[in-house]
Amino acid sequence: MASNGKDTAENAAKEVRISHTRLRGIDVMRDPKLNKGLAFTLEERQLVGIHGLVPPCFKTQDEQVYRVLQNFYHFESDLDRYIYLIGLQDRNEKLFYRVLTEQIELLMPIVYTPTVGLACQKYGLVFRRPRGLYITINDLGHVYEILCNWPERKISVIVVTDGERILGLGDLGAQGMGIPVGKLSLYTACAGVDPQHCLPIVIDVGTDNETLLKDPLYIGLPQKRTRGEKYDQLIEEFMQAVVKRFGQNTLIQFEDFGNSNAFRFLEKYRGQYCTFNDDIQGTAAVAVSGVLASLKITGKKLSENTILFQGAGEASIGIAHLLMKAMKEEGSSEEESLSKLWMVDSKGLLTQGRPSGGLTEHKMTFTKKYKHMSNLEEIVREVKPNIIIGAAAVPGAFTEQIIKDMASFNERPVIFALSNPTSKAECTAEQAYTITEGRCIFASGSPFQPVTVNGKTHHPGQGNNAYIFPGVGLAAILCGIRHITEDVFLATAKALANLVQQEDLDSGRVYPPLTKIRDVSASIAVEIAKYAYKHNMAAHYPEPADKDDFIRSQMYSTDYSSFVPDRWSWPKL
Ligand SMILES: NC(=O)C1=CN([C@@H]2O[C@H](COP(=O)(O)OP(=O)(O)OC[C@H]3O[C@@H](n4cnc5c(N)ncnc54)[C@H](OP(=O)(O)O)[C@@H]3O)[C@@H](O)[C@H]2O)C=CC1
Ligand SMILES: CC(=O)C(=O)O
Ligand SMILES: [Mg+2]
Repeated sequence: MASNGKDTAENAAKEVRISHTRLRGIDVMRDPKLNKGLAFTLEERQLVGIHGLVPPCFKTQDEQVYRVLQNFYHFESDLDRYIYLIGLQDRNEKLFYRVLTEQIELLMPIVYTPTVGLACQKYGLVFRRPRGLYITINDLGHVYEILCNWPERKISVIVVTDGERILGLGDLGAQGMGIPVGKLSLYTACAGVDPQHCLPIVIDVGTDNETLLKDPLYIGLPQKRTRGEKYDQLIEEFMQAVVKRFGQNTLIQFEDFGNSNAFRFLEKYRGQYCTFNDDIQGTAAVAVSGVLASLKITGKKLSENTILFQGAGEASIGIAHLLMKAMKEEGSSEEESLSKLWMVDSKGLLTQGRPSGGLTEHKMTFTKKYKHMSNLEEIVREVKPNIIIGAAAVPGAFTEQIIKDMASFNERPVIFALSNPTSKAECTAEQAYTITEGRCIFASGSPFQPVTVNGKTHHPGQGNNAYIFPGVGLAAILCGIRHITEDVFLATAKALANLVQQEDLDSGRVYPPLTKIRDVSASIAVEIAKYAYKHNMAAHYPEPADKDDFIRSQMYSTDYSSFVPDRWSWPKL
């Protein structure tokens, strides 16, 4: 963890971190949790019986970090870098997390968006050894037994997908496994959740992706998606089996489910389990945080903004509901708030009784009594938003004309291109900054390089739920929060916005830099912990007096442990 300069329990524990294992010889090196590469001391090599199996040199973890980075730079493609890093995770877990934590800006775009999207598309090719659990529709009635096959007994957080909407890339079936794997890597790198307590899961009910079904390398069930009652039964059995196997405090994060299932399962399970939907709720919190931080630049009240969404799906609907909640806190009525929120889906502006139809229950809330329009450029000219948010996976949707118009209505237009991966972004950072002559407040779901306009360099912030779920999850796990309410996500959005410094705003960012994300996640967790104990939502007692110290002391350390003789497993001499 990033040192906060305090003499925390974690810092004290570092001095005496000890590994006990009954494994001996080559098995120690083959266990990624125990393997220290070339960092085993001579004594340890003799103790666990690997002397001679490791080259006769001794390298600290720092020295091994150097080797990892040399390898990383040696590869020419990001997919090869992804394969290399996953290989490292499989071989030497502490080293993997050490490098990922220290080089988060460099490596997050590989283990997460955008490269993880490509890795999922090519998962059949990338596949080396399995990571995570695969539960298929054929396992109905046996889900608990499959969970019991997982080698760890204590699981604190599960990220589960059925692969139907992987980033903005559509249905990737079981190959969506890259997403739970990547998200959970961030739980550890960004929030210090012990990787041993994390479990990535794919629910494989088939795929409707014809290309994958024809692909000999596809790793999932080669069949069309099972839908309806049988699918719901599998999810229900899965939820119950998780609690039976790992306990009711296990956090279950739904990720990249298709639209209607995502909303259905959130409604169904939010009051029964410790669960949230990252695409609806995590995204809502990160976007609302970005909007709140932008107010420090524009000097406006939240409710003084007109906000237009391109897309009316999980992300947009989630963001809009949380914005309404924030506006209500600011003093606006529901009617006033709704009048500020405009949405466009694949059939155009959400208007009451529009001829093109397609208005689901979730969209109905945001329909306007207004003439129907379907062209985004015309809608922008008509609505004149201050803030435009893209989450429809339509690349280039924010055209030059739209960006120009945003800059003509607003001194500081807010432009969030949230769709992932980079290939699906509504516009690039370069387009946004150059067309607005550096005046826009820009954020994007996937990272963009800094852009210099008229001699000023702008560092675009990454408006990605990665700023939210690790901290929320850490707090939920440590405090035993049974149900994660919308209020928690609003508190998280505010906490994150409060962490944005003037220097961030000056450099064009409405988020703290990624380099601080571990500290940011810890601070978010502390705020949620305070909130949870104050509102009787925490099940773990006694309540920690110093929550900051408590949270930080529980975070996973990437330092190698020392091996000492295990007195139970060694024969007496
Ligand atoms: N930055 C972040 O942290 C996050 C980013 N995202 C990204 O947001 C994108 C959308 O995700 P999500 O909301 O979950 O997906 P959904 O499938 O739930 O929603 C997509 C929405 O886009 C709309 N849409 C599709 N084509 C068009 C079009 N041509 N014009 C206008 N709207 C269109 C759809 O319309 P219709 O309803 O008519 O089908 C739907 O409302 C993805 O790229 C995803 O990666 C998602 C979560 C987090
Ligand atoms: C970031 C994320 O969760 C998504 O794009 O789906
Ligand atoms: Mg997602």
